[in-house]
Formats: sequence, structure tokens, C-alpha cells
Amino acid sequence: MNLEKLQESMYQLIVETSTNLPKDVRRAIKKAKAQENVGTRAAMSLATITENIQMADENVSPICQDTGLPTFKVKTPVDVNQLEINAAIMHAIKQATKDGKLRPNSVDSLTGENSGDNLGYGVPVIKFEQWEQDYIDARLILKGGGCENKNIQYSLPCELEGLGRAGRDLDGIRKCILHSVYQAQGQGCSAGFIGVGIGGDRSSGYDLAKAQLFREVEDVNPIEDLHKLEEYILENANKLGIGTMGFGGETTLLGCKIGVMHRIPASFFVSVAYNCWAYRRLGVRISPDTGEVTQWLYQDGEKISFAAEAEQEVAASSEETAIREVVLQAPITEEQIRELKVGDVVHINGMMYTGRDAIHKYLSDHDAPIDLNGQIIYHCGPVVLKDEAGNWHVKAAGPTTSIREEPYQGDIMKRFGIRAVIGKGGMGPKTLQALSEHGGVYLNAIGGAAQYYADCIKSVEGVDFMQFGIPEAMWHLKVEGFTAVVTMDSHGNSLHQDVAMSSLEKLSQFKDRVFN
Ligand SMILES: O=C(O)C[C@H](O)C(=O)O
Ligand code: SF4
Repeated sequence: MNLEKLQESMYQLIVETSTNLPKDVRRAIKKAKAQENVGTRAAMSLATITENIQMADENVSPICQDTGLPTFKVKTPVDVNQLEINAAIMHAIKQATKDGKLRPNSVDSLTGENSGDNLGYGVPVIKFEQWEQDYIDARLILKGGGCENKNIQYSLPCELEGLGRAGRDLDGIRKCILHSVYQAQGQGCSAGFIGVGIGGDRSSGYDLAKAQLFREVEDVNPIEDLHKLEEYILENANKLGIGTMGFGGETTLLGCKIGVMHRIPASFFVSVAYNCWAYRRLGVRISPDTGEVTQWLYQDGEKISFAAEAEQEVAASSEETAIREVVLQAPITEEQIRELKVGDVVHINGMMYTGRDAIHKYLSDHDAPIDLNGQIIYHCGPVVLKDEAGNWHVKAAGPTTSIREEPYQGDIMKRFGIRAVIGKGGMGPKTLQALSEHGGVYLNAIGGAAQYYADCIKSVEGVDFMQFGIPEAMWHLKVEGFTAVVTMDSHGNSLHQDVAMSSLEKLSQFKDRVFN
């Protein structure tokens, strides 16, 4: 085999997966968009998402800054050398990271050190299988951390919030799956896709769930019971009203795929793998003779282009409604913050500072490297590249899931005088209380819209904590027209709390038995 060609094929697979959302996923998102009412927060978010998909495609840049833990599934003819394929994948991963197509995402779990090239123990994941065909089938999924954190595994029988007892039968399985969508709320960047594995043990169950994410969105389950269950879940999970980003709305789930395997008598697991709307998985057929790509997978049928219309929609949708819009520029005063209410849309100009897991932990017992009084913290781990002149450029910069900072956020805001935090998925009661006491606000940006937000970043003015690695460093960003929604204000209101409560009420409508 031509190894250089093989490396190139793997590189293409990685770049396409990170930057070009598959056709079947695009069609699902388009359908969802058609269902939302004009002028709602859900419609606005979906317009931003589709504009972002288009931008990523045109810029050949990551759709979302979190390019996940790259997971490959490779099937090879019996006489093909799998070690060569392994080496080609490693090589391509390094190159794609250098080129800003993947974020350096591999972190030593004990020291916290980022390897910088996306390689490490167990990273990437490569699973090989042999088969009788005469070509190589290589598939890749880039599943980010926010949605990965919302995976859930149920051990039947169990008691479920809102739904009561889930027993060891199809109806118990139904309840677990509905619950899995409810518990994700907007934190995994809904509207999402789920893969479900019934049976197996704790690890093979999750593997089966993840394997479902390699199915086509529009395929039909050959097992009649599971086909019915998939349809039931897709229809009814969308009645939970969680909506895009957890803002409320008509579409919460874009796809549901269920697989089954045997189990042992004592165990009955239902494992759910949650994938955000940025459902990046592609595949190729490769010739074992030449190492070249002979066919792309998941690319049948119409490719929806979200071109021109998108930009206008983002602008138009907020004009048509009574949504209040406010321009913010740091340093922000307490008075300005107290004027903001849940539902307001803010446009930020000027400076903001990124801070996520490592920085929140650090700031909980250290001083800040800069004066944060009146400033804005952005929960974000961007993709950033240095040019030859030594200047940094942000290549992708959407928000990360804020709830992870819940143990620290309130104290840090008060101690440093921070007035606003931007993230996604919302925060909990401790932060909400701190926002009231101190005069702070939580702003929800659109998760996964990494190109859309990178475009608002006009320059990198500085960086601290580079020792934490690129995603965890504190980037000083100068922005223009950075748009987000107030979802928690200084008057005790939280849209996230409201949606969580109303969706729990809706979930309890599905308590009664449906499948015998
Ligand atoms: O790590 C990130 O940038 C985002 C993450 O995927 C998340 O959803 O929280
Ligand atoms: S930020 Fe959202 S879209 Fe991006 S990987 Fe995380 S869950 Fe997915």
C-alpha cells in the first residue's frame, strides 16, 4: 500500500469530519428549523447554528471547537497490515492538529498536561475489525466532551424521576430513554441525537450505544420492536419542550437509534450515548492497493446548503420580535447588570477573558493575573494558532458547558468583581444566588457555534496560564458584536430552572405503560 496516500486519506477524513457536517445530519437540522416559530429563541439559535455550519464548510474550519476524542472504526481485508493504518491515523491526527482542524484535546489525567498533538495513552481510539470484503472501511466520530458528559447508563429495574418504576421489559427501556433526553436538558447542545444500547455489560453496553451513532439518521431499524420504539421516542421526546440549547421549543431530539445485545441474568443495562447537534461522523472506503479514498459514506442524497439565507435570518429574527437588545462593554457596572432581565439579548463589544475548568479551580485559591473588576469571563476553550510572526489567531471559539464551574463560580465572581459570565447550558442555584447578591448575570451563547463566535473575535490581546494548555489558558479577546442571551439574571430568575421544571412536568405524562 502507498503509505503516503493512506495518510492523506486519513487526513481528509479528519478534516471533512471536523468541518463539513454530513448530509443526513444537515437534513435533520433543516427539518427542525422548519418547525420552530419565527422570532422565538429556538428559531434564533437554529439560525445561528445553520449559519455556523455554513461558515465551517466555507472556511474549512472546525464546526465546534471541541473536536472530541477522535474515535475510528476500521474494517480491513484479512491480508491488510493494521499497524500501518494505525501509524497513518496517528500521523494524520498530528497534522490536522497543527493545521487547526482539531483542537489539541489530549490531556494527561494525572498531571493535567496537554500533549499538544492530540496523541496520548488511549487517544485516539482506534477499533479494528477484519472482514471478507476487499476494501478498507474507515469511519470517524468526533464527539465532544459536553455531550459525552450527558451519556447515561441505567441498571434495570430502577425508579426514575417523573416516570416511576422502570422494569426489565420494553416499557422500562422506553422510560429510561425518555429520561435520558430529559436529564441532558440543553447541556449537551440540544437538539441532539441519541444512540442506545440495550443489554451487554457496563462497557459493551456503552460501546453498543456509541455504535448506533454510526447508523444513518434516516435508516430503519430491522427489528420491528426497536423500530417502533425509535419512532415513539423521537415523537415524544420532542414534547418535553427543552428545545435548542435548552431555551424551550419544538425540537429537542433529532434522531434516536437503538441496538440490542444479550446480557447475563443479573444485569440489565440501558446505555445512552448523547450526541450534540454538531454530530460529526463520516466514513470512507479506501483501496488497500493504492491507499486512496474510493467512496465517501453518509453522503447520499441532497446536501443542504445553509448559505445566504442564514445571515439574514439571524438579523431578521430578532428584529421581528419584541426582544430587548442591549449593548455591553466591559468594565460593566452593577447598575447596568441589574437592568438586565432573562430573555434580553446582549451584544458585547470590547474585552472578554476565557476561563474554564483549570482556571476556575486555580482562581478559587490564587490571585488573578489581571484586574477582573467589572469584567466578563467566557467559558470557552478555543482553537488558537500562532502565525509565523508570533501572533495568535482564534480559529474556533464556542462556549463550553458552564455547570462544571458551579462549585467555584459564585465565589469567584464576588471575590474578583466579575459582572458577567458567558457559557452554555446554564448554572445552578449557588451561582443564581451569587448573581442576586453580587449583581451579576449569566449569558448563554449558542453551543457549538465556534465559527460564528470566532468571527466576532477581532484580536487576541494577550494570554495567561499557557501551562494549562491551549483550551484551558486565559485568552484575552477583543470582540465585536458578540451575541448571547441573558438566561440567569440578578433578580433570581433562571430560564434553565424554568425549563427543567416544566420539562419534568411534561416527562411525567409518559408514566403510563405504552409497550407490553
Ligand atoms: O470543551 C469544549 O470546548 C466544549 C465541550 O464540548 C462542552 O460541550 O462543554
Ligand atoms: S460544545 Fe456543544 S456542540 Fe461542541 S462538542 Fe460540546 S456539546 Fe457538542
